[in-house]
Amino acid sequence: MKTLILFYSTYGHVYKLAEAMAEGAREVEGNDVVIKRVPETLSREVLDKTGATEAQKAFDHIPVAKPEELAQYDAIIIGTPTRYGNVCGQIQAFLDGTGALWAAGKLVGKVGGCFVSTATQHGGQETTLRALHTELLHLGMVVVGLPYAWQGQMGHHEVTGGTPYGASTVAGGQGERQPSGNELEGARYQGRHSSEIAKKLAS
Ligand SMILES: Cc1cc2nc3c(=O)[nH]c(=O)nc-3n(C[C@H](O)[C@H](O)[C@H](O)COP(=O)(O)O)c2cc1C
Repeated sequence: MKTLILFYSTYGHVYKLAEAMAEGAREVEGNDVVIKRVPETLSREVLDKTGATEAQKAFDHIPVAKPEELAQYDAIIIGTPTRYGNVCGQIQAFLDGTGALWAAGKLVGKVGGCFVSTATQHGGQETTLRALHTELLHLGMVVVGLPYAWQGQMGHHEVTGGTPYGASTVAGGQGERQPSGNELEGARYQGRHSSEIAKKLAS
């Protein structure tokens, strides 16, 4: 069985969650876990001006996915930074390329899920995740989130991401905050949990 962790990241926060998600997925015996990113759509000029060119060097070794390859996986977990409370354009452009897969029902019955980064605590984590769930459902996927069985989302003694809809991190207004231990643990839990369910569905 195979799990794909697919992400877009400008400054590395979503990438860090993606690596933790993959770590959790690898804990499932017999799971072949692949991390890929979606193509960048911003111009080099914009990337240079915003500091993204430098930041993206940390994960430019990760291969870029093509929409048609999604059919190979049993579980697909997608990471996006929030853009105005919604899915980023890079992930949306990639998903806009899945029409042929949709038409042929190629993703029907596969496990789907998502995770997110926002700058601010209430900047749209849940709206972004729920928006992405809608797309996964249109593709016929079985949506799996981050259940409260992962107790790390129950506490309020520290600023933390982690929602029942998917793992998350709060990056800070200038991207100065990195994913915390708790947030990474949530991502690992989701990666493992989603892959366990995919394994059961595949058997
Ligand atoms: C055009 C744009 C819109 C954004 N909209 C939001 C937003 O609605 N809420 C929020 O908290 N952060 C917002 N952000 C901040 C990003 O979500 C933040 O930079 C990202 O989560 C960092 O993840 P990354 O390091 O993986 O790129 C926005 C950033 C950009 C560039």
